[in-house]
Amino acid sequence: MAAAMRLVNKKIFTPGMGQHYLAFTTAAQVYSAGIKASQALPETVKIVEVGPRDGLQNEKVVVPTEAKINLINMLSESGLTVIEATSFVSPKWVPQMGDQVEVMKGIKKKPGVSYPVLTPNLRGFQAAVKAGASEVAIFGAASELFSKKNINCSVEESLQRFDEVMKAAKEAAVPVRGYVSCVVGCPYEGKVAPEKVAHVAKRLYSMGCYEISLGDTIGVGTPGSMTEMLEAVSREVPVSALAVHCHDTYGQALANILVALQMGISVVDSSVAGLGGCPYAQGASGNVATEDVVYMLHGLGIKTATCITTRRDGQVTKMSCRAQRRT
Ligand SMILES: CC(C)(COP(=O)([O-])OP(=O)([O-])OC[C@H]1O[C@@H](n2cnc3c(N)ncnc32)[C@H](O)[C@@H]1OP(=O)([O-])[O-])[C@@H](O)C(=O)NCCC(=O)NCCSC(=O)C[C@@](C)(O)CC(=O)[O-]
Repeated sequence: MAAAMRLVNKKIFTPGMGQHYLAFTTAAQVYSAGIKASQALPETVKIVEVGPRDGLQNEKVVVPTEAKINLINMLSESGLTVIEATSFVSPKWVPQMGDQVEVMKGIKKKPGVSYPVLTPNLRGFQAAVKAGASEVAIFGAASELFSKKNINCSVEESLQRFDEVMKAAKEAAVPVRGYVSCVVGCPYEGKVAPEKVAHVAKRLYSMGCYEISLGDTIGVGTPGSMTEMLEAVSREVPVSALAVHCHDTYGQALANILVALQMGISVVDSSVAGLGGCPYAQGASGNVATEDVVYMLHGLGIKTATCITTRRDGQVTKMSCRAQRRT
């Protein structure tokens, strides 16, 4: 049925239109299933724009550095407060991100805007700091095979590498965000158990990551599987430290985000124009489009741009938007 619907959508709508149609249909179904908009919605949501990194990393043609810099500068002017700029990964693995130093040095850093970068290991962290990064993200997975394909090590080995990054980051007072990929499904292993996601999320949080972004890397989640996964993770990590990162392969991203908001999550990753994909997750489509997320949030009366300073263990960790529950 779902496959047939997608075929019909492909024929009738442009891909973007088809996805939005499905997403809004699903969101409506969530409402009619009895989850009301007034239930525990955050008052403010922080958007983490991942377009310049996740959005571009899968592009087949290498995007000129100048175009990346212009994109980031324009995003800065749009009112976004967190823009993931690039990644300090091996250029052999992701050639598109090979100009990370030039990008970091070329962008106009707007006061109040944070420009985190991905760092897979200590080498990446050191290079990122040298290039002027003041916030980084480490990225693990809940699936063994994905971990191996993406960063060439097991989940456990990756956590050991991240531990080194965390120690260096603590010394340099650099806040670290943690990603968990494949939180509902893996391109190599299929369905992923919520307990595995909760385990990796808990480890990253215990290491000192101020926020854990839960990635539906290949966009196979539905409001049902997202709820199950988020329930498991929120037993181990405070909801206030969770973010969702939804790819939109089956047009479910907005509905999945809505479910996350209703569970109290107030940080959403998205990518301008729905750009994106992971070179090591075949079939993954783009992230949910930032403009669509903003449209939905504002439609729900949720603010998107007000940021405050947050602390962990007495240390300022970063500028971010913390949700206040409606009473
Ligand atoms: C992690 C490694 C480096 C391991 O790769 P490896 O081959 O196991 O590492 P190695 O230590 O054996 O090094 C191999 C070569 O890479 C170099 N190297 C080693 N480290 C670095 C570095 N930091 N920066 C630059 N170069 C580096 C190193 O010096 C060496 O160079 P050579 O001697 O062959 O010339 C590699 O697997 C890699 O770069 N993977 C990155 C993959 C990637 O970027 N994937 C996309 C991001 S994740 C994602 O999109 C998911 C997410 C976050 O969006 C959430 C979601 O949707 O789920």
